[in-house]
Amino acid sequence: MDEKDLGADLAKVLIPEDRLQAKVRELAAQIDDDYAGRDLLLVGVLKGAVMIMADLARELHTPASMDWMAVSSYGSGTKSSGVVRILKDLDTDILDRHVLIVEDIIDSGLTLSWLMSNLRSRRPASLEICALMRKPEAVRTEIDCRYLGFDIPNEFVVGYGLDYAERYRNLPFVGTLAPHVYGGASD
Ligand SMILES: O=P(O)(O)OC[C@H]1O[C@H](OP(=O)(O)OP(=O)(O)O)[C@H](O)[C@@H]1O
Ligand code: HPA
Repeated sequence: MDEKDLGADLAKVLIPEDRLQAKVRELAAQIDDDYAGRDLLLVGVLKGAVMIMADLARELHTPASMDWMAVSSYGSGTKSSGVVRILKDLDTDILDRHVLIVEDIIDSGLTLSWLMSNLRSRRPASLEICALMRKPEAVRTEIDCRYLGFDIPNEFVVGYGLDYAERYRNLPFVGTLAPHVYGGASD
């Protein structure tokens, strides 16, 4: 699916496909430098992180295992419900493992803040975050994101894994929606 197929749904392309892919290569190179010789476990947060996880994992030279967690803090709209629930837990015991959480976006920071304390309590050897995007709200939270792709404006974004009501995840770029699609609310 590309920009022209979206018709009136899309307000603009925020991060085009070539910039996304270049950034993923950059992040993978940093991760390779830092994790050389270590046993790396990538933990993708479903479903939004599917694209970044798949592309990042393929760019890495460091051997890495992959596991997935699904948590829910959003309903079907654009606003965090404030309650985080585990929908799918890890299959892996992360005790003494080097764990890198892979996320698509840090918005309020609620999901990652909760996830960090949940995973930290399982006593991994190390625990870091790689996130493709971060919104300004999250800058005020305590989240220490070691590998960050882009700081973006406080707008609701879709594409490259991110959805609105389960749509638009398979766009190869990140864009913003036209206000009529989601009623114009920005949070
Ligand atoms: O920083 P926060 O405000 O907590 O928001 C970020 C989280 O929200 C989205 O997930 P969502 O709960 O929409 O699930 P999804 O990945 O399945 O779309 C996104 O993928 C992050 O996991
Ligand atoms: O801007 C966003 N877009 C899609 N999903 C999200 N989850 C948190 N923020 C966003």
